[in-house]
Amino acid sequence: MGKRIYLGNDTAGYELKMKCIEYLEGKKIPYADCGSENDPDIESTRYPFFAAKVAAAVSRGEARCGILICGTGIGISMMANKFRGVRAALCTSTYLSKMTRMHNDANILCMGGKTIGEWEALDILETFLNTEYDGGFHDGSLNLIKEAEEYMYNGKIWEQEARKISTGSLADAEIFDRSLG
Ligand SMILES: O=C(CO)[C@H](O)[C@H](O)[C@H](O)COP(=O)(O)O
Repeated sequence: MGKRIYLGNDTAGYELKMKCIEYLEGKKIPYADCGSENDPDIESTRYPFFAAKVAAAVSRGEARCGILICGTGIGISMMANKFRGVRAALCTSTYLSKMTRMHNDANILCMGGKTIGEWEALDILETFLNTEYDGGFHDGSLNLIKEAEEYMYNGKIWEQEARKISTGSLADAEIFDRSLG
């Protein structure tokens, strides 16, 4: 079985996350759901917890890629981009989705559950999954980002912190392993 796609969401992203899961199941694409359930009896859940789970899996090379959804897609992308090696892109159109794969080799797609409709979101997702990175000139830009990361995170120290975040106090959600493989 190939690597799975990891999904995460807060309360505001729950419905769109479920549409993405329907899409993945329809295509028999394996996935792991690390997102929030939608329990009307509990307070809104906090997006950084779920961003951390997905981003840590992507950062460790365990995931094919990630999909993160909050109300706007903004907060959840901010958190994901704190993780080493993560290139999370908030996309509101198929053009952005295509470009961020071709030029940025984005490895997490972020969307807003309250800002785009279901059909547009699924087009964005399909484009993200089916567009290859162009390489070439863009490698130079990605290497600059990587250099900055190495400087900021100081290698191993950050690895350990990321692991603590994803498996420790922030890990308040079960990973629902619904792999189809
Ligand atoms: O969009 C978000 C962060 O950028 C989050 O999903 C917000 O916390 C969310 O929109 C809050 O909305 P709620 O209706 O209060 O859950």
